[in-house]
Amino acid sequence: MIAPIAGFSKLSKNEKIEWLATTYFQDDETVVNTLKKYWNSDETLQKLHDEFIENTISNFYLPLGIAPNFLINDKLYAIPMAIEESSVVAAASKAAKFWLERGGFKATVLNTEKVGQVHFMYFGSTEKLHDYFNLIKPELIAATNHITQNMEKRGGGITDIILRDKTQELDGYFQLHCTFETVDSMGANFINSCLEQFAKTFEEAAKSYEAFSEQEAAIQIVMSILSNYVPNCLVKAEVSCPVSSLVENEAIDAEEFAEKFVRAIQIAKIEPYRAVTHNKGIMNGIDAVVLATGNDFRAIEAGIHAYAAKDGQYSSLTHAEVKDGVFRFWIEIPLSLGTVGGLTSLHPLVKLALQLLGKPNAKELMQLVAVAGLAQNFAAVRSLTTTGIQKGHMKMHLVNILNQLEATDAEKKHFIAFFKDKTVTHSAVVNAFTAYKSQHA
Ligand SMILES: CC(C)(COP(=O)([O-])OP(=O)([O-])OC[C@H]1O[C@@H](n2cnc3c(N)ncnc32)[C@H](O)[C@@H]1OP(=O)([O-])[O-])[C@@H](O)C(=O)NCCC(=O)NCCSC(=O)C[C@@](C)(O)CC(=O)[O-]
Ligand SMILES: NC(=O)C1=CN([C@@H]2O[C@H](COP(=O)(O)OP(=O)(O)OC[C@H]3O[C@@H](n4cnc5c(N)ncnc54)[C@H](O)[C@@H]3O)[C@@H](O)[C@H]2O)C=CC1
Repeated sequence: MIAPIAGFSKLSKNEKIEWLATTYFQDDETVVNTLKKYWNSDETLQKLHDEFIENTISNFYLPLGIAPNFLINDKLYAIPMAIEESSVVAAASKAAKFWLERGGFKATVLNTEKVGQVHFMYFGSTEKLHDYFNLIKPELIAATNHITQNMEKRGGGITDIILRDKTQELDGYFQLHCTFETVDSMGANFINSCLEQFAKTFEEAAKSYEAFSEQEAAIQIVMSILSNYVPNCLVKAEVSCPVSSLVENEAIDAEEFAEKFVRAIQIAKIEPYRAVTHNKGIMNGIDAVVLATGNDFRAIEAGIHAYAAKDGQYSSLTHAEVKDGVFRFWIEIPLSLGTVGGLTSLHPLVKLALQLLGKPNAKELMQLVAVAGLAQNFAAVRSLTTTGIQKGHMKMHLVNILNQLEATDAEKKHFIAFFKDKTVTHSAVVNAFTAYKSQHA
């Protein structure tokens, strides 16, 4: 049986790898070689990456792809996407090219409010708590001056604090529900610092508030943390065109296609099994840009999925309609993004990605990310409602299957040509490849 290890974090990188190789891999040399193969030959760069997280032993590559031809608010972008799944970048590129010829994407930031909460327990008169809160509120804000002064100079800071009574849901539970403007940063650390200061002031001052009984004065702070649910940090992106120009070839009837497309969105609105996959397709685009621009995709994922369920049932993030002969397709999502802070000025590829996008501010990045999600969804739903998804997806995935079969470059070329007019499935590729190999043995 494998024994636990004490002090793993204190070992050097080489010692960590050695322990791993001897403990879990019977000293297999290839394990050490594989891990080291992914180290960067530039030691300074490697050290930078090592220090992003803890117990680093190697780097985990994701491909960085480019989806060109995105016309957004009349400006042309090439969008960087970091993702492991085949066909996503191709689909985004195809959708970008399609809408480029139809006026492009329009995107608008609706609002930028961030949220944080101090969760606390209080047992006593609710009226007295409200009086205490109203009295202490200016002091709560004043006590964070040292944290907020620079943010205020940028036009941000604390926008409000309200007291929320949650005792109907949990006995004794109240919140300081706080809102912030964090300008070009995602703001997690700024918000958390403010919240911890609020909590300290709120708890301390209660001890000497004369109207409180001894029990009431003993406010218990449970925790202080930002919320990744930001329903008032919203961006909208949309496309539209006459139904008649919605198809590229005459084999498909434009009106029929538009109707079927809208129907597909309606299904995703009312059927959660479909909505989850529908939104997964949207996140293909969103996560890839969020990652490439050094943002926190876990925060974005959590916030967006909560928004998708805001009306009580998990539903589509995109909407579509045909009205007066015009097809309209749009998305509205919460996005708390930063173009400063976090990894944005540290990771060389993130810096490059932001440079490629023209050094956007946070609002501009919100627009680009929302468009990537909308474009991705357009491509997927168009495929689903016309050819089916497998045709395009498997066309892109063919190389992965051939790589699994250890095909040579010449063999890959042969099979890409061979499958040009055939349906790609895993078994079809395996069968064709095996037959080819036995013929050429
Ligand atoms: C895959 C395509 C684009 C093929 O589409 P196609 O019509 O075979 O492509 P094409 O060869 O005619 O090329 C047209 C354009 O597509 C792009 N394109 C085409 N090929 C490439 C490539 N190799 N590399 C880069 N870009 C490519 C590119 O923009 C190209 O223009 P060009 O560059 O030649 O001027 C199309 O079938 C498609 O959009 N399919 C949708 C694929 C998709 O959504 N994939 C996501 C993964 S599946 C999933 O996770 C989500 C899902 C589907 O379940 C969500 C849901 O259910 O809603
Ligand atoms: N629940 C969550 O989502 C949590 C996320 N995080 C992590 O926190 C990081 C993001 O936090 P941040 O506070 O954004 O980053 P950060 O801690 O790097 O701070 C960014 C700072 O940049 C400064 N700044 C300079 N120019 C600015 C401008 N134009 N606008 C705004 N600020 C400007 C401000 O002082 C701001 O506080 C991410 O790495 C995220 O993964 C951390 C804790 C919890």
